[in-house]
Amino acid sequence: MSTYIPYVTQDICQSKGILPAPYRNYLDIASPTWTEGPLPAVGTAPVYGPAESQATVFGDLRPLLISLLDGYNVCIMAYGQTGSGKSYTMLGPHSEGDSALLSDALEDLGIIPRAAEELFRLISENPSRSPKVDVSIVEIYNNNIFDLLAKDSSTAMSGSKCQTVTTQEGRSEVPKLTCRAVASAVEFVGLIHRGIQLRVQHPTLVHKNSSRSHLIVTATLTTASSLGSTAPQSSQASLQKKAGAGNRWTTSPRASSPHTVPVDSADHSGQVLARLQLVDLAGSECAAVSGVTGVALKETSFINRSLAALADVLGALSERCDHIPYRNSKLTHLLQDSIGGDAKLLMILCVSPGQKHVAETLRALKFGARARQVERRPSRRRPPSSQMQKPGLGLAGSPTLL
Ligand SMILES: Nc1ncnc2c1ncn2[C@@H]1O[C@H](COP(=O)(O)OP(=O)(O)OP(=O)(O)O)[C@@H](O)[C@H]1O
Repeated sequence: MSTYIPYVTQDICQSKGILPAPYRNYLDIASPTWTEGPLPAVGTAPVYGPAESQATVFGDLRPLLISLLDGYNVCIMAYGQTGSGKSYTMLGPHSEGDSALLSDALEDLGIIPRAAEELFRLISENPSRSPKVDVSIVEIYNNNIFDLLAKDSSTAMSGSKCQTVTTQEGRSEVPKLTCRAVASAVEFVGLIHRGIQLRVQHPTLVHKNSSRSHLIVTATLTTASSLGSTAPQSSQASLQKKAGAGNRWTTSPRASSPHTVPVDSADHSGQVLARLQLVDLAGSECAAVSGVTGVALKETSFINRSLAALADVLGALSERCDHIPYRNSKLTHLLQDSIGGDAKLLMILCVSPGQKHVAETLRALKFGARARQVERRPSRRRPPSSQMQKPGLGLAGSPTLL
């Protein structure tokens, strides 16, 4: 697993005497101590400072999108304390007029919209392969899963509640989850805009736009010939035209809904090539610092418990325990296949600049160290044309982390 540590500032590190020159460097996450050195090696991870652009961060993880099209499951997850920049890293900044929307500024776009664009760019490079892309968006709020695409955002306060089940083959699935076929990055991002408007936010003393839920965006790539209910492939060009391909990131969910066709995941009869999961976790939080009470305090308790469950799962995986406690939380149950299955998993640690956040920063680094100890083995390759899997079946895979 590669672990990125964005937004560590000089003041925090120099005050701890742990930041060498040059400023951008690599962190030995197992210690954790800072080491000077030109290249990341085993046990080290790239670190990004506050001045680093979103494009640079995405540039480093772009190869994962190539892996996706080569048939690997991929999961990219942002972890860190509240207000440390997880949503900024994964989605981009909030829109100034409406904190539930993303800013339109292209240079600030986060990993999710950039991944959508890169995915369709790579697909367009190889039309003979051209998989269909189905997107689902869920949030886990107070240990309940909500389908954020199940209802129209104008009529629903929140998406509809779902359950995770473990299939006979041992994979986790959310039955009847709404999946929407998208034929372009514009459509993909349009769905994200629509879904995140339903995501629960509450102001806290630490962060006025604090996300109170875990957001999980899943893109399932399926062989083109297998999905009878998705938009016909020949319509892709016209759909892109209608959605405004020249104005890629400015699609507003309020302007027009994306040209997508709903697909019930249970109806998939084709072959899944690979799955991309993009996860913006809710922030770990000390209730005394964030000043939460009432409903927000209850949310904090659920958030911290689910993050503790995630740490427990990573601990059990790293110690090769017989029992991995995936079912202790909806978060770990839902992400079971990505955390302990055959996915390439990239964990991004976000830490807040400033001396007062040192304790939380060190806690986040310890979490990263634990994740790092999970045994890594080469991912099992699934050639797109020969060894495809049925949805929900999967190949028997040993835990494989990047
Ligand atoms: N690298 C950055 N450059 C500029 N602004 C940033 C950066 N990182 C974070 N921010 C800003 O800091 C604020 C908090 O960031 P963000 O909403 O991403 O935090 P978070 O970790 O997702 O918090 P929470 O867990 O409470 O939802 C936002 O206004 C965001 O735009």
